[in-house]
Formats: sequence, C-alpha cells, structure tokens
Amino acid sequence: MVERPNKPSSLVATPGLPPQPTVNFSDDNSLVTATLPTGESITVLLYGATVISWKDSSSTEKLWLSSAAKLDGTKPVRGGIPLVFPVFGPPPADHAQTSSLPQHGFARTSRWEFLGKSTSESSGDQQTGDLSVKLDFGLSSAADGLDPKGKAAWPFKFNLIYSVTLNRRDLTTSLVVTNDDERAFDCQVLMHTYLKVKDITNVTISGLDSSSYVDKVDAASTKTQSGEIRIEGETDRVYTADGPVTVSEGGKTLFTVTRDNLSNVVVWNPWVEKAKGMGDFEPKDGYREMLCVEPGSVGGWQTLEKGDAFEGAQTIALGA
Ligand SMILES: O=P(O)(O)OC[C@H]1O[C@H](O)[C@H](O)[C@@H](O)[C@@H]1O
Repeated sequence: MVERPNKPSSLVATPGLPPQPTVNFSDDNSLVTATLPTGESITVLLYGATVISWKDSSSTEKLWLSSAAKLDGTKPVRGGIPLVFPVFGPPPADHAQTSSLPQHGFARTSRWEFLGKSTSESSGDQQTGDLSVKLDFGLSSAADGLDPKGKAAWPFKFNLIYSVTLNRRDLTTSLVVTNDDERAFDCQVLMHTYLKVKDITNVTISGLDSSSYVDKVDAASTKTQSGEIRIEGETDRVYTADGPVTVSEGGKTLFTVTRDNLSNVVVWNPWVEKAKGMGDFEPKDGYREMLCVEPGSVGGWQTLEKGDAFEGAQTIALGA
C-alpha cells in the first residue's frame, strides 16, 4: 500500500502577523509545494523526494527538468534534484554489499513519506517576510514506499531523513542516514542537482582549481583541474574538493554551491550524443540549458556501524 502523507492545512495569514509560507499537496498527494510570502517556491515529488522545481520571487525556474521526465513513479526523474543512495553510478562489481543495486541506488525510485514542515525567520526581518520553510521527508527499510528492487538488493535496516529548506535566496537539501541494523553497512550519498542555465557555452565553473578529479569520460583517469571549467563536450567528472563551487554565465554568478560533510562534487553534462541516447532527455538540445553540479560523498564508502548516522548537505545560493 502506498503511504499517504499527512496532509497539512496551508499556513495562512493570522491578523497582526506577517504572511506565512504556504504548504500544499497536489490532489493525488504525489507533490508537495511550499511557497514563501515573497513568491519563491519549491515543489517536491514524493517519488524519490525529488525536488522538481525551485522558483525565485519572479517565478523564474532555477532547476532544469526534462520535458520528457517521468513523474509517475515509473523511472527516476530526469532533472530537478534526484537523490542518490546507497551507491553512486553503476555498483562496483568488487563491492559485494551494493553489487546487485540499480545505478544510483533506490532512494530516487522509492516513494518517501512527508514528515512535516516547519517555518522560521531567516533574518529577523518580519516586514519583508524573510521567512524560510523546511519540508522533511522520510524513508526507511520498513517503509511501504521502498523500491522492492532496493529492498531485495540491500537488506539492511536503515532510516533516511531528507530535509529541503527554502529561503528567499537559497535552497538547502540535507540527508541524514542512520544505520538501524545489527551489521555495519557501507553507503554513498549524492544530490544530483540539475541547474538551469541559458547557454552552456557561456558557463564557467570555479572553485575547483587544483582539485583532483576522476574523469569518467577518459577511462576513469585521475587528473588535476587547472583553472575554471568550461563545458565543451561530454563532461562527467568526480572532483574531490573543499570550498564553494560557483557557476557563472557571461561573467555573472548564477549559483554558489556550498557543502557540509560532502567531499565530492560531480560535474556532468551529457552533451549531444549522450543526450540523444536518453529516452527521457528532452528537448534533445536541452543539454545546452543544464549543468549538473552534484555534491556527494562518493569517492569511497561511508561505513556506518550499528546506530551510527551520517549527515551531508548542500546549499545552493542564487548569485554570489
Ligand atoms: O542516467 P542516470 O542514471 O540518471 O545518471 C546520470 C549521470 O549521473 C551522474 O552524473 C554520473 O556521473 C553520470 O555518469 C550519469 O550518466
């Protein structure tokens, strides 16, 4: 049985108090949308707890979503922010615990439960309605919504809490993984963010200079980044780096991505041929309007003993 989320009543304005964020579900309970009084919004699909939209106060979309993305739970969403857990990429054959899992694991193909919302003042400026709203989602090994393929391939007891926090100028996503099993387990975590850009040929990515990376389009060879990154062909790199990563277009900073406890950043653009080969990637020249900057912990394994927890987060700020 599919779990129904607790359906919250919208938060409404109370006389004497500034307007509050609103949180609403779609009629079929598959989507939850949170909107700040100043107009910024996020929409999260319970399937995968996938953030599929993030709009600023002028309703300008910040995330890329394929026009052919499946939002009906039949396959992972092509766009937005799919969550990767407990393995990144094709499972390595030499890692027995994850070797039967599908690519990128099962978090993105499971139906999550909505756990609740909370609001807070971001800056104390009530006059401008500078509030934030946090949506919490949960998935555990006991959940009805767990992808059966994941359950069969990864038989550990675990609990995941995923929090999505919208502020006026940034979005934070944070994942807490807890091991509820008697046995230790290994896992990887990644937030597969598809950022929307106008023209990839004008985009530069900075903050990764001198960092080492694994180049997945060059036989997984290890290289060192020199200067800014420009996307001029298929790009699929796993960086190990600290510090913020900025995405600029035409010299203007569009996004600044900061990370908490996530030591890797994947930079991915499929370019012409790979985009053609993905049935759910539309329009085919959409690779020009997107760039994946994916904070994660995927270079090795997080080994969690019984009762241990791992927490990682990204914040994507608009502008510098
Ligand atoms: O097609 P998907 O399973 O969603 O994966 C899309 C992409 O995800 C990451 O960025 C990987 O580094 C890529 O190698 C992969 O192609």
